Amino acid sequence: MAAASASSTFLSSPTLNNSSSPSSLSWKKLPLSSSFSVTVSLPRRRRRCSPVFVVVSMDSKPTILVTEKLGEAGLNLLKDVANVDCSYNLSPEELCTKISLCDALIVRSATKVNRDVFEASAGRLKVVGRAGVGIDNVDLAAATEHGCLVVNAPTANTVAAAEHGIALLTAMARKIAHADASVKAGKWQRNKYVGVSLVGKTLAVMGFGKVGSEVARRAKGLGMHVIAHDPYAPADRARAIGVELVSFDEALATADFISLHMPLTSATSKILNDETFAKMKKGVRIVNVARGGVIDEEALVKALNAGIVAQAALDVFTVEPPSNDNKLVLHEQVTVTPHLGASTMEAQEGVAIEIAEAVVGALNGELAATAVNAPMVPAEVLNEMKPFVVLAEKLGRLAVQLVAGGSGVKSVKVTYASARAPDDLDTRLLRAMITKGLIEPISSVFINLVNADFTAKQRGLRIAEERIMLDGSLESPLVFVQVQIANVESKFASAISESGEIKVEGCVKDGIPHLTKVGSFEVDVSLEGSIILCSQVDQPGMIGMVGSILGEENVNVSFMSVGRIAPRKQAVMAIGVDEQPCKEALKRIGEVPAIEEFVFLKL
Ligand SMILES: NC(=O)C1=CN([C@@H]2O[C@H](COP(=O)(O)OP(=O)(O)OC[C@H]3O[C@@H](n4cnc5c(N)ncnc54)[C@H](O)[C@@H]3O)[C@@H](O)[C@H]2O)C=CC1
Ligand SMILES: O=C(O)C(=O)COP(=O)(O)O
Repeated sequence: MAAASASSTFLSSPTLNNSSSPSSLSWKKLPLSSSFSVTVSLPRRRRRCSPVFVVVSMDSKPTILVTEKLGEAGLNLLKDVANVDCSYNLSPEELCTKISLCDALIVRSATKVNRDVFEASAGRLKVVGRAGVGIDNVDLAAATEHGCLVVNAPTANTVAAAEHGIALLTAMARKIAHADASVKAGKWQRNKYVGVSLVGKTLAVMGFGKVGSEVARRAKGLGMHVIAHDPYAPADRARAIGVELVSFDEALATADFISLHMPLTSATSKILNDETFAKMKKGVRIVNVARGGVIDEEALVKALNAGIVAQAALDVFTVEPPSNDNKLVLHEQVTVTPHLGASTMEAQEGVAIEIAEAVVGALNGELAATAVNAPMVPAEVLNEMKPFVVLAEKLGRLAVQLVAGGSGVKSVKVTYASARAPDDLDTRLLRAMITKGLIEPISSVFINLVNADFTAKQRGLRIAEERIMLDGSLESPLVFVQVQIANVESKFASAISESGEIKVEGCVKDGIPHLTKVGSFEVDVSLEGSIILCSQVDQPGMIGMVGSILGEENVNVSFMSVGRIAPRKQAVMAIGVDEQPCKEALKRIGEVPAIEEFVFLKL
């Protein structure tokens, strides 16, 4: 901040007529150009903190809809904090009807959470929990647009899926399912069910992520030569378990067995098709425990019939459940299971707990570590940033309320001042909260970290960010945050800075956000409750006069501060109030002859 250059002047002692007496009275000269401030702090009544995902009011229990079977331990966690509605096998219409009464939805792979669901929720649905890995059944774009956080449970079923992959691999190679059915049908066909050996064969793992690498590890234990294709996997991780990463074409051309473990995305959809089957070794065997959609099922039928693919083992299908006449299900060389990869007792308990904790955390306003459509902010960063998150939202709220009706807010500049290196500051959280503060008071849109950037862009709101480095303590992530709105008029002219923008600035003191600047005036008022800003010619008795009016109207004052250009010149008085003053009180303040303009700002 700029260095002080003003002479020492103290304001006259304020006379207050208020229901609470001051707990501390501090006279302060602020080191800013030619501006002074006096601060009267009153006892803090309450601390309000705005979580990143404000979901449900504390007075009511949230309602969580669970549409597919979830492990008991997870359900119990949910029941501790919410009304839990377990409704399985809902039709799409039934889901849309129910969802408008729900704050969170927990699904597995069978429930299609499409745009209709988010639209039907009319903004109430705040979290979708996917009790598993694949989120291809959730419309992430629609979720983001509706400010709905999507979380998944990415780790608890990894081993189950890998074990199922190995089970299918071995069962397919030794024709276990068919042989079993044959014996049960009273036959004893030992020559018909001769299998193939795995040892020494090449297995191509397509998608070397959590499941793929566990499959690779196990296949090596079976004596297989394992290669993998994954454009994004680090080679050293593969090397560490003795797996060579190869190109897609090389994997196809050299594999005796191919096991699929990539997510279903637009890039992987039908990645095995006529063209790619043609590149495979004749007699290749395919396992799919990933998603049905990564295989062109028609093409696989053709490849099986042509003998390019000798056998396939499929846990997943493009449409689930597959139709009764699905050619793959009925094919003699195909072994099938009904999407059982994650279905072990252990995995389901683990997944249920993982997703319940993520959903409950998100409902409590915490950022989830398994957020799929929001940046993940490490817990320690979040902890440190919490008061600044509140500050950011409140500065946004204040700034937008200072804009005169009719001026469209399009251009906002945010300045973050910190003693730390600019790279140390991840501003996504703060930017989202400033956006929330700027947009929520003037619209019915609910904004959080998920949809902040999307909503700002949609409304043509441009937020430019600047980081400035100051000398100071490295202990706090920020010294101050400043929000400026350009090209608008203000309903409180004193909020316009010398350069013509509405300007508000704040910092955090003892964990509490404070407003420290309005336009060119230095003030100091804690951002709790609401604020009245008055502009007047500096003179004795002003604080007392306004304080008296508020006291008479039973409005509790929490903070008062005056910033002025110079003694007896233009001044801005900021008054923190716990209650909203009635119209009469505001009218009386406006009638104080020395007050030139005033504005009531709701935080
Ligand atoms: N059948 C079942 O019940 C289960 C199925 N799954 C499915 O298994 C798949 C893998 O799950 P995880 O290993 O947990 O996920 P992951 O995210 O840990 O691994 C996926 C890997 O695929 C890679 N990948 C992405 N695009 C690729 C491409 N074009 N070619 C090759 N690799 C590509 C990624 O780089 C990543 O390493 C997912 O589709 C998931 O939905 C997972 C659990 C149970
Ligand atoms: O986790 C995954 O991706 C799965 O496919 C598991 O699906 P499920 O939860 O068993 O319907």
